[in-house]
Amino acid sequence: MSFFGKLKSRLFKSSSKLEEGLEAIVEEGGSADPDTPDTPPAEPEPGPAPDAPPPDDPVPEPPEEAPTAPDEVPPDAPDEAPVPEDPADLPAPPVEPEPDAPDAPVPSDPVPERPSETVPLTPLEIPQEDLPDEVPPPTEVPGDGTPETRGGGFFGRLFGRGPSEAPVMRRVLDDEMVESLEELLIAADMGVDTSLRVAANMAEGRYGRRVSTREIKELLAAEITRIMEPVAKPLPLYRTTPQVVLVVGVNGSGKTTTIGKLASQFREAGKSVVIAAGDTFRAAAVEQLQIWGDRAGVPVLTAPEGSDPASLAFDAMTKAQADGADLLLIDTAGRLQNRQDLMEELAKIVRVIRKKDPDAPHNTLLVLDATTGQNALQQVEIFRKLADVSGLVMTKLDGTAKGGVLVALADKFGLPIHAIGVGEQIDDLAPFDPEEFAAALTGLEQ
Ligand SMILES: Nc1nc2c(ncn2[C@@H]2O[C@H](COP(=O)(O)OP(=O)(O)OP(=O)(O)O)[C@@H](O)[C@H]2O)c(=O)[nH]1
Repeated sequence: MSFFGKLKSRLFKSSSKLEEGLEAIVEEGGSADPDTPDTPPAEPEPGPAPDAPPPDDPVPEPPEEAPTAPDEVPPDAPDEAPVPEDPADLPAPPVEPEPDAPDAPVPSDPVPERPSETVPLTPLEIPQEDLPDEVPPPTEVPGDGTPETRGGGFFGRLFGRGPSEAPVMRRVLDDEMVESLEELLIAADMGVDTSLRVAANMAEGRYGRRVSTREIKELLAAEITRIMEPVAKPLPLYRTTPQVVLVVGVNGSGKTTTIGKLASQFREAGKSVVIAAGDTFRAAAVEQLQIWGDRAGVPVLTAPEGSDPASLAFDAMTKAQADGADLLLIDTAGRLQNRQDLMEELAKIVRVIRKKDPDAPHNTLLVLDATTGQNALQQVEIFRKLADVSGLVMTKLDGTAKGGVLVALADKFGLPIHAIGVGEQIDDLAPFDPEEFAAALTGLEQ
């Protein structure tokens, strides 16, 4: 299955929540419009629509109390890290030049400045064989005369074929509808500020128009893509070796699993990797890393339980340099219970590895668990104080209705999102693609 297919099916809870909400909003105040095809939304006009409110019409006030997202508790994740399938079966990630540096020299060139290249983790493609040969017939109008709200059928729309004969539901885009959109987006964990801005942008230049569910979904997807595009950046790879990647995040956010996936994928891309199991307080975390390391053929440096993680990091740095490794991935503890201790521990790791390379760590990845919803925003704030966070990895986007938090994170912090995790298997970590994410989140087909 293509990564988009997987993303879409795994983001089911988030997308179905938004999709159903958008449909309900249009149906609530709309009516069937048999004569008008369900066309893609027109570009906003320069001025307001003829019967739109005057330009100084204020954007509707936000709801007094933001509706809170349902308190969803994710199913207990298994304790053991998943064991990847035979790594030989995995697609090798291509090495691409950094988009900003089109003239970056090829790896054999003299050592230039960094960053020089990025490694997208797994290629994201929609193979044609994933698509059916035949277009399913349009859904029939139910016997009670209720108009069908979707045009063209699932794959009809996917292939851009004409709309179905079924009348399309449309609703006049007015203040009330914008307010409903705001509430829906807030409930989808996009955060109050972002939700208000997104809803206002969706409505801009379209007040007074009759819009369909599909148009609204496309407008939302376009807004989400616009917010996410600047932060979608694969992990940069530098020519300096070993490139030291410090991985931080609260306990259980998915650090160990992410390090395992990254190590395997980098190995597949032909990079040599060393892992340091820096969470010396959790024997289970060390064991998990060892399982991933064994499978990926990557050495995992460990230290006795309770020993100093900084000294382990120093040893790992020494080994990585001696081995000529390309990457050193350092796992860290995530105990936020005592922030001062954690801050000192992270600072000491950094101090010690800088004795070996004053520029290390070259990346500090913050791993966030999507199921924590708005809590992820606080975690970014805290970890930015504890460590010099350079980028994010969002795990567990599968099985949560809180995927919208990624939009809030991008909007609020603008930190690069290097990858997303949508499962426990090795290929369930992929570079972040804003368009695919927006389509999956809003329930649009690609
Ligand atoms: N469904 C799902 N589960 C994931 C994903 N990433 C990690 N997990 C699971 O989340 C649980 C915690 O992951 P870990 O990698 O151990 O998290 P950690 O941050 O290292 O946790 P500590 O070792 O306690 O610090 C494990 O059961 C993983 O299999 C993901 O993208 N999707």
